[in-house]
Amino acid sequence: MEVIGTKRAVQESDLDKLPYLEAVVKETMRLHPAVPLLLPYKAKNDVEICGYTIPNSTQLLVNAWAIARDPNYWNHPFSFCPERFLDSSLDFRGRDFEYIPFGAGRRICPGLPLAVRMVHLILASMIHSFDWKLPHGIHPQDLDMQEHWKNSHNAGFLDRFLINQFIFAYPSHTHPLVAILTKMELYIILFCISIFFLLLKPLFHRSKTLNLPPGPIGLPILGSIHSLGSHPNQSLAELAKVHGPIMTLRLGSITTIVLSSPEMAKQVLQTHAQSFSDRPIPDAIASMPNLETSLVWGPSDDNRWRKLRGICSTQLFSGQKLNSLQYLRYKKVEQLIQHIKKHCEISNTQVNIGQVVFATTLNLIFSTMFSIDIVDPEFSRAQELKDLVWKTVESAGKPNLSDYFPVLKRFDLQGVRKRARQHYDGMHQIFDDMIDKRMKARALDSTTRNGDFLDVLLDQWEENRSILNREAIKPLIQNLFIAGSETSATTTEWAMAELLRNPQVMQKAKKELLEVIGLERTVKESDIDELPYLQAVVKETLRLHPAAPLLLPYKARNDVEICGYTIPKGAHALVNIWAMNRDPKYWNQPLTFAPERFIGSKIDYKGGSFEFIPFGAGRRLCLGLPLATRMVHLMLASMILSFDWKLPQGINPEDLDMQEHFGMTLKKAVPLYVIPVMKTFD
Ligand code: HEM
Repeated sequence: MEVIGTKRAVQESDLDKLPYLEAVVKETMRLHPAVPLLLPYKAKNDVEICGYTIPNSTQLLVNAWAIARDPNYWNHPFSFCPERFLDSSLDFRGRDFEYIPFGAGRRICPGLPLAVRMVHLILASMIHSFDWKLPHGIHPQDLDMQEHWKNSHNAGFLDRFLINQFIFAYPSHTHPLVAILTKMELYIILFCISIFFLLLKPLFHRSKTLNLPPGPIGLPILGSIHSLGSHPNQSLAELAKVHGPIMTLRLGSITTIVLSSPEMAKQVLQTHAQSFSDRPIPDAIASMPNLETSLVWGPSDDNRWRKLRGICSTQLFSGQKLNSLQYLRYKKVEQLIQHIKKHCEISNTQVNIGQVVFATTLNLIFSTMFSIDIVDPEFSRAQELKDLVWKTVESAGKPNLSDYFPVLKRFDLQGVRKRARQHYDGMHQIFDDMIDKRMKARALDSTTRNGDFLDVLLDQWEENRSILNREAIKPLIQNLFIAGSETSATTTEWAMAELLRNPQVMQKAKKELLEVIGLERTVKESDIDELPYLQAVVKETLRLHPAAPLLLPYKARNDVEICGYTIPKGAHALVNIWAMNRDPKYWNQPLTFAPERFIGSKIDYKGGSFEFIPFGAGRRLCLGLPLATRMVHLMLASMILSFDWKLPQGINPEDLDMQEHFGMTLKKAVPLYVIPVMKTFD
């Protein structure tokens, strides 16, 4: 505070005037060297050291960690005492061998000057900008200072920094970046980012001159990435309380506008829909073959994209088409119920709802697509397809440096694009097989059709070869699998969790189902219209647990004026529907699960009421909405009607863990395990 004050941000030129901060960093690197054994060396020839012979090719490890805690060289070595570095000439530049956190000699870390600057700058900015406190109930002396050993290096200062900054969607114990990158690579990434940041400075300068919506200042280089935390939907909602319903965040080198009210959402999705109808393409998606024909990511001004979207809404997701294929979905839901019944036979066996429901949605989409039984022994690649869909969903949900710093894209530093490409190729191979088989069958008998989605697409291909061909059909099918499976499964799992947490709601839903359907027959999609309470349960689930809490990102096609602010061309826009759905301005007791609020209300999820848009709105409204709502209602109604459900022993409804996991969809962090009980008949 004495050196910088409160009026401006920390600058690199301040660092020389902050000797205590420098001592803090030095002391941190002494006790917690990022690379505790340095990087291994290998002897080039036999070497004599202290009378011993180290043979050629021996691996040598230098335990910098042990040296830095050795009482022969350090007073009170386990105390964190920055003062020891004040007025001391001891430095980490490789001259003082009792302190070599960056190594020494020929292989000393080449990024040392940059790393030191960055660590100082970031630490100073964080201390300067905020007061920090520990979570409730944790005292400073209780702070867990255990180290975590990974990939031959400890998770040290920089590592933890990177974990917290970039990998906001994963708990540290499953940290994907750590699993992929060595510490040295992390340094190199930071180095690259900084170089590119310098190259990009002129671009930032332009955004400064624009009249952007307000927002947090952010850290040098990283911007506000650190503010996102592990639950960006929640963190952005908190930030919106400070900065307002339209705010700017710099995420790496990307200017991001976050909209957090129905009025602002309308501006982007309706008023300026023309400017906001494209999406930025995440790097994990960029390796998808024939990306330009993708329904989800393709450019909306492309004639082919428009025609494809038209074909899908009128021919695939029309009421008539969906009705004609509903018998296939009944078969799949019946399989789900039979599967759960097997659990009932072994009393008190728990069912992982998310897992069985994910498998069922894939089955439902699969049979709607190919009218083939995914568990058909002939379709031996079912498990392979499930795995590929799952891996793609997972990898698309992982934060990727390249998305924050597009200049890094070409390097694919985390290997995300390469891995994603393998998944896409695997899926396309399966779809190729399906298309080949179907084309052979059609060649043998040109009149008979299965009437499924694949037939519709092949018919379109025959009729209009300029719009659709084999290469465009594959990404389309793949889009539908990826966009439809996890979203629908997650929604059904949340709905079950809410029903179990609110037994009175479960009772009401069950009562309605018994009255309308009874126990003599199974649920049909045509019953849904007669089940207003069940519909309200699904709506309330989508309100509190929207599968896509920030919708899918949009990208400004040109400079756009919104409420007197200028959103620059290329800026990304996120609509935080999670925040809107929990805003007391629009919802009474917003955190309470109360389906009753939708009974007799005109609010619907079809994109007309901007306070409730779990499927988006406007030009890019979810294409699969008609299928999604049929699937979710059908699975949920069938599960409620066929079984009584109870929580595992010792878990009370109100204790059910409802924490979220932010990834490609907003999942339950702790999977829902429940015990199905066969209904008893009086
Ligand atoms: C409960 C289930 C579902 C939810 C909550 C959901 C939600 C969404 C959301 C929020 C969007 C983005 C809208 C926007 O950015 O404005 C979207 C897009 C999309 N969804 Fe869904 N979805 C679900 C199920 C499905 C299903 C079953 C399919 C197809 C089988 C599907 C296909 C698509 C496609 C193709 C898009 C991209 C539309 C475009 O960019 O033009 N979705 N969905």
